[in-house]
Amino acid sequence: MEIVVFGAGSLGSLVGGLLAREHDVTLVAREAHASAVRESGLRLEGVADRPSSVFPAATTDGTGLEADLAIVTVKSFDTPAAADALATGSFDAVLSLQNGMGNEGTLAARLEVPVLAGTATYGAILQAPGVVERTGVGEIVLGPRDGGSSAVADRVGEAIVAAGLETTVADDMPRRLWEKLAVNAGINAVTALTATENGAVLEDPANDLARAATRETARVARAGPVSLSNREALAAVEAVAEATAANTSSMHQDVLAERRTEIDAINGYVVDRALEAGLEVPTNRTLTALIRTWERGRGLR
Ligand SMILES: NC(=O)C1=CN([C@@H]2O[C@H](COP(=O)(O)OP(=O)(O)OC[C@H]3O[C@@H](n4cnc5c(N)ncnc54)[C@H](OP(=O)(O)O)[C@@H]3O)[C@@H](O)[C@H]2O)C=CC1
Ligand SMILES: CC(C)(CO)C(=O)C(=O)O
Repeated sequence: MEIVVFGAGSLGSLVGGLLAREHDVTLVAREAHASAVRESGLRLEGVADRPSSVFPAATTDGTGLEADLAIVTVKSFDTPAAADALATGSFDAVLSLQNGMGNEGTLAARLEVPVLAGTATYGAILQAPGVVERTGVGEIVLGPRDGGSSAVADRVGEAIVAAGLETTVADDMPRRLWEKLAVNAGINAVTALTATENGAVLEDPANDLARAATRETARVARAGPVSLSNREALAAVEAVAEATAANTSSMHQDVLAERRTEIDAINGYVVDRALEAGLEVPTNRTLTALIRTWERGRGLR
């Protein structure tokens, strides 16, 4: 397959590097990273069987590209611009592997090809231009964004499996996206605001806060068509916090690097949907307000 990875930072470079075992991969990346990849290839650290790959690395704004598949790995606030750029190209399918909610809808509103929803539980950090480190082995789950099955999802799943990545093609992506949202709503802002690693949410007082944000998220999910019990959402947060106890969450990393966060697509999304459903979500509202205040104070929004 010809695959474009749009937004090759940490996750996109890792996934692109792994997919290049089997497919023709083009990275759409910022100039410093793209030129390092063009000159010396992409070095994958923490991946013993695939230390480096050399790619075409587009440094344009990603317009006018053609491929079988485009994988979107920009931060959620960059999704509208990514969708506009992808709309000028030609693809058979587009797959989002981003965190947060609303990305697939934004892509589908601007693109005429099937948009697949996806989640990735890999850990990745772009250490330097041309060098990405895998910090956690995970899996990709993907499927039609409204649930059910499709030949396109099966084809994309097979292509990713062929490159050796653990992949599940799922027929319940709406529920899986809400479960991942509950995990991010419970862990990310709490760890970013308290400068702790993910394992901190397993113990009080952070545990109380994380559980409250998670329960609120599950309640909002249930106000829509998704069946996600409090118990299931809490179990998912606990399992991820245990498995990634030593990890710095992506929002904590953003705060450390003084970068804009994905709060709007995580806790902020829960607040917006709760408002529509007439529900109170005080913990998510507070976490959202605190992170947005931090961003505003640094001129990031
Ligand atoms: N890193 C991880 O381990 C995981 C990340 N995720 C999710 O994946 C998504 C990406 O995360 P992550 O990889 O960490 O983020 P990064 O910021 O490292 O990567 C995104 C990259 O896309 C670049 N970009 C944005 N717009 C364009 C454009 N128009 N043209 C070229 N490049 C562009 C950004 O550049 P710039 O910064 O200069 O704008 C950045 O380098 C997020 O939703 C995250 O939550 C999910 C699971 C694991
Ligand atoms: C699963 C988790 C919490 C892992 O750190 C994550 O997705 C993130 O940090 O954004």
